[in-house]
Amino acid sequence: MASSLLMRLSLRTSSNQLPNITQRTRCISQRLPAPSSFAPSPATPATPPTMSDTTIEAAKRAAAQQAVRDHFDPTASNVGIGSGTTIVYVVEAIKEASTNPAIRFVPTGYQSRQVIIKAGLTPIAFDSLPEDTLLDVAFDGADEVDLELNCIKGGGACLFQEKLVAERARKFVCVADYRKKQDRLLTFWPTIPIEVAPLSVPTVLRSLRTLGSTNPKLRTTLLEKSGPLKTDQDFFIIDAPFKSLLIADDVKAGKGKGDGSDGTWEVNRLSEAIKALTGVLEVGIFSGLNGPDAEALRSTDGVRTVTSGQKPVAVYFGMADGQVELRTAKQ
Ligand SMILES: O=C[C@H](O)[C@H](O)[C@H](O)COP(=O)(O)O
Repeated sequence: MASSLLMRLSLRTSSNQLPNITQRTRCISQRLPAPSSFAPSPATPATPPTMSDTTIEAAKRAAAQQAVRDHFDPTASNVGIGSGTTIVYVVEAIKEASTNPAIRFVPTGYQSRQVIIKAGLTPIAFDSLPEDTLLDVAFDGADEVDLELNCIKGGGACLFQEKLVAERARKFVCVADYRKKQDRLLTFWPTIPIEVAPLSVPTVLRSLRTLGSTNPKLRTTLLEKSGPLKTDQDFFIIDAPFKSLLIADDVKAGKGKGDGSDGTWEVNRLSEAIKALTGVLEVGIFSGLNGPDAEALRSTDGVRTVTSGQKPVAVYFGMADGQVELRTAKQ
């Protein structure tokens, strides 16, 4: 439904504004160390990034500032705030742009709530929102984004609450650095994160192998004695590698069936297949409708739901050269 429109926005971030990168937080950093990020999948050889952490942090900040300039309305009522390291720059930019204490910020987990509080903004729990209320906008990071704006999320073990919040927003805006900008999912980011009930781990692992995942693994902590990593829901995360995923246009062009039967998976089909496994709470693929698509369905077809789309309307990529590139959904 959506494709990409690429714009280059000239924006430079001064390196003397960079944060102390040793203080970066990930979704789970308060409790557990992050998984190894950006290890290329053996099945999908890729060139690892050679840029420094400083360049990456500058890219995240530049993208966050542009995204907030374009999509944060200081008169908004409710704004969703995602998890990870990039969202810290989004909150920083919102704080600079907003003096309105009436705005309520909906976090997507423990780390997200801490970021909101530390910025002096007002958090409100997702389940305290009045049931017919949509968020004006939700901002979040991503681990990888394809040409149709499908995303992989959950690299920091946050995905369930992130999906709840994205689906509750009129529009979901994604912010990421250049490493996440790919044509297809699972090009550089190696696995699909999946949140599962602890009891179901062996069954889900077996089912994922049946679906074609080469070596799905339960995510552990660096401290072996601490056991598997636990999410904000006290569930576990399985990281499942698959071959690079097809987009809908690939299936239309005959590049594969996309239903797994010929070894190819299209993003939405794989997401549905994984979500259907008993024991899976949520899958870290954000695909399908975006907010405006869902709103159009509501108004034209009378679909009665406050659930919106889970795909972003726009993704801001901070590039290594200091510019920001934008991919937007096709109108
Ligand atoms: O689990 C974590 C979330 O999905 C993050 O939004 C995602 O991993 C991107 O995180 P970061 O901004 O740290 O790269």
